[in-house]
This record gives sequence, C-alpha cells and structure tokens, in this order.
Amino acid sequence: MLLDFHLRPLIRRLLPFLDPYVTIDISGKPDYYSMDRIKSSDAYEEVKAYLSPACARDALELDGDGFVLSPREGQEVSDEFKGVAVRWASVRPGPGRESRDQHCLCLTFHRRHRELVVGEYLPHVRRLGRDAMFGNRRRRLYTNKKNIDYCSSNKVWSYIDFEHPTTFDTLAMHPEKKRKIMDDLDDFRSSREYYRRVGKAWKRGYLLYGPPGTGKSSMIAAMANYLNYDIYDIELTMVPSNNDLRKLFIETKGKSIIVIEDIDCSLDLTGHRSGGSSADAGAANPLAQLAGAKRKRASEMMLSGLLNFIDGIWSAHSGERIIVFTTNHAERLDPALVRRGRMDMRVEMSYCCFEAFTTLARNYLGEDAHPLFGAVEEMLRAVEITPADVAECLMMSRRTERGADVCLGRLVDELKKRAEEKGMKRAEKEAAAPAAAGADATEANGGGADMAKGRRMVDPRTIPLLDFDISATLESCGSMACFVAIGTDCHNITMVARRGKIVRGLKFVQQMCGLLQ
Ligand SMILES: Nc1ncnc2c1ncn2[C@@H]1O[C@H](COP(=O)(O)OP(=O)(O)OP(=O)(O)O)[C@@H](O)[C@H]1O
Ligand SMILES: [Mg+2]
Repeated sequence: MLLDFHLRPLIRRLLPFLDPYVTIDISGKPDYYSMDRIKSSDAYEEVKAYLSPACARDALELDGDGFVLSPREGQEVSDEFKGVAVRWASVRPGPGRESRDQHCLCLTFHRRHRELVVGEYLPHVRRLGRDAMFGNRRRRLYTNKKNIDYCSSNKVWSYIDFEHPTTFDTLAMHPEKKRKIMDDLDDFRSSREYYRRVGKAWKRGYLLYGPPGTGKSSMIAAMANYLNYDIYDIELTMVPSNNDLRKLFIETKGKSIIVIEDIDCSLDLTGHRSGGSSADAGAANPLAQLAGAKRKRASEMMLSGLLNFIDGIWSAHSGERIIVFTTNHAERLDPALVRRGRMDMRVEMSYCCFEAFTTLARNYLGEDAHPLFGAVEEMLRAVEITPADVAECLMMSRRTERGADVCLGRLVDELKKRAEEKGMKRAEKEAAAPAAAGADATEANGGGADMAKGRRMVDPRTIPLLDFDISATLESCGSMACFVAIGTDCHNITMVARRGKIVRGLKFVQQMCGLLQ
C-alpha cells in the first residue's frame, strides 16, 4: 500500500518520456454559459468542419446547418501536414472535465512535431474549417432576445434563416449611387491587410437615412446578399444595460452586418440638446420630470455603450463587420454617433427618381421602355413619391392582360393626384399669407432681381403636365411691373405678370418658368 502510494507519482512523471506522443484536446462548446467565460470557443466547430470531408465516408451524425459531418464518438481520422502524420479522435471527456455531454476532439502527434503542429497545422485547420463553415452555412438573421439568459446554451441571440430576395439588381436607386456603395463594400471586403497595416479595426459604418419606404431596410438586405454576410438586428429598446449590449456584441461573429434600425426612435439622442424644453415640461409635472430624467440617463448610458462598440476598444472584436444605422431623421442624431470613423458612409435614400423607376419597371413589369415612360419621367421631377409607393402601383394589376399599360397608367394617375395635392397645398399657403405675398409682389416691381431669389416662383416642373387656363387670373394682375409668379395649384396660377403687359397662354408660362428654373 505504502509502495503504491510512492510509486504512482513516479510512474506518472515517467510516462511522458515513455510515450512520445502528445495529445491536444479541443473541446466543444459548453452547454452552459459560464460567467467567467464570456466568449465560447469556435475552435471545435472549425476543426469539425475541417474534418467533415474526411468523415463523409462513414460518419453517422449530421450536425448543425448545412451538412457538416462530424466524427462519431470513438472514430479516428488520420491527416497529414507537410509530411507529418497526425490523428484526430472524437471522445467524450471523462468525469470531472467540463460537461459530461460535451464532445471533445483530440489531436495526437509525435512530440518532435509540436512546433509545426501548434504553430502551423492548427491555424491551417482552423482557417480551412472557417472557410468551409462560411461556404456551407445558411445565412442567418439574428435578433437579440428580450431576456438575456446567461445559463442557456442559446445565449443572447435567436435567429431564423435569412432569405430576403432583395439584391443590388432589384434595388431601385440611382445607378451611380448604387455603384459607389457596391465599390465601397468591395473595397472593405478585400482590405483585411490594409486595416491591419493602418491599425484600424476591420469594420465600416453606414448611415442610411431618408423618408419611410425609400428602401433603407431593402438596402441592408441587398448588402447582406452581396457580401454573403449574416445580419444581427439589434432591438436597442430591449437591451437594459451597457453590460448586456457588450455581451450582444461579443456574441456576434465576423462577416456580418450589425443593424440598428430607426436609431433615433431607439434612443433619446436629442435629449441633451433640448434640455430647455424638457425642463419646462418637467416644471409643470414633477413625475414627468423624473421619468424624463431617468429616460435621458438611460439613453445617454446606452449611447456611450454604443459609441464604445462602434469605435472603442471592443470594436475590433472578430473583425470584418459592417454596422448600419437607419433613420428617418438624420438631423436628430447626436453628432458623436455619426462622425467619420463611426459612420464612414452616409447614404441618403431618397424619393424615386426616373433611374430608380426604370429598375422597378424592369422588376415588376419586365419593361425597359414604354410610351408612358416619358410622362412618368416628367412627373417624377416634380412629385415626391417613394419607391415603395411606385412599387405598389406597379404591382396592382400585374395579372391583367395589358399589365404594363394598366400599371403605368395607374402610376401616372397617382403622380397627377400628388401634383394636384402639392399645388393645392401651396395655394392654401399663399392664401394664408396674402399680406406677405403682396409685399413681395411690390418689392418685385423694382426689377427681375427678386425673381432670382425664387421666393414665390411657380414650380416649373409641375407645369408642363397640367392642363389649366390661366388667362383670367393673369388679367386680374396685369398691372404688375415685372415677371412675378406667386403660388400655383394645379389648375390655377395665382399671379403671373410681366412689365406693363398681361401675360397669356400656357406656352409663355412654360417658357418663363424654364427661365426661372
Ligand atoms: N429602393 C427600393 N428599391 C426596391 N424596392 C423598394 C425600394 N424602396 C422601397 N421598396 C419597396 O418598398 C418596401 C418597403 O421598403 P423598405 O422597408 O426598404 O423601406 P424603408 O426605407 O426601410 O422604410 P422605413 O423607414 O419605414 O423602415 C420594400 O419591401 C420594397 O418592396
Ligand atoms: Mg426600414
């Protein structure tokens, strides 16, 4: 008994000299989320993906997304690297080693190859494994969970397969602008070495701003499809603290787009700039003041966390990431959030131009040309309509026999309607301020210089399309001394005159408006 007690440690110490082989264990992810181990290792998954082709012949287990075949428990796979033979085996760790359910891949090789295996072979395996995983995977759309459960293997994100059909081909926007964004993405994707050399985290920020329905979310989908990246869509209002935000970021992978939509709605980013008004409101209601102050503090905290992740010490985590913010109100955002370096590219998603319309017409109607294109082009210069609304017009009668005619006719009607509304609104505005208009008109008697200011000009872009009679209104203001156009609606130019002469006729108005443009 005493002999056994003294012999055992000796034998254990001698054993490595007798066995020239070394074993490295690469364990699978723990099935719990340990508090001191905030990032679970990816090595196991990468090695598994690397070994997958070798296992393909006789593996019984299909694992995860795509088809990553992993070695069965006890199965051994031989490999060779630079003339050195190594052996992989899948085992289940014994009692006392992490979780019992956790698998482990053991790499065995001769001791004299330790340097080569650790320094070159393992990084090579991980790199190829990563590439295989990237190629095999189904892309995912992640969203943060409401309650972050640190004891669950599902951790902080839930996901679905990402299958959005929008691509840059189907995205309607001006081709030059589109090209610029695609070039920027290409540059980013291929600049790993460049970012390393200049000492910058390999990430890029995009701010997409514009009215609702102009394609900001569609643009994100197009970017993800173009780059073959996953999307992490963060719902900031569900993130209670900066600590949780950090955990979310840590659990994102590279080759991904991190999206925060409607950032101005998620955070009270203007709070500290509008201190005066909130204080006034608070004075009237102390409870509201308290709630407001609390909200403001939380927002400021979250903003600081956000800034930290976009550009701070955590921003380099896992590399090759794009961060996209969207907003309908770019002017409301805190300048710190959108400064260069954080948001590297600002993209205005604007109302539908003719070039964008042609993309939609091709997508929805399969038409590259049509007699109504001219009218649409003309009206799009004058009327604001979102690509979403244009798409809606082009979709409606898709199944009718003469689909393109009907759909384009509908679009023209919609544009006319909007032009009318726009004109009526302007006329109402003019009617509401007759005194000001009169003053302007009197000023304008002095000469043509005031016209150049364009304060009350007819919008020339609305005119060629409208069918209206202006002669009556023109006669009533015939004594005006110079060209003045004060307000217009679609049927009636309120006042158009020239020096000492009554102006008549649509053609003249068109010419004049052309001059004023
Ligand atoms: N530029 C575009 N090209 C192609 N389709 C578009 C474009 N803009 C909008 N659409 C169509 O309109 C729908 C809504 O667009 P999207 O959700 O991308 O707009 P958004 O700018 O994100 O709006 P919001 O500000 O309300 O979030 C899309 O599903 C798409 O069908
Ligand atoms: Mg959107």
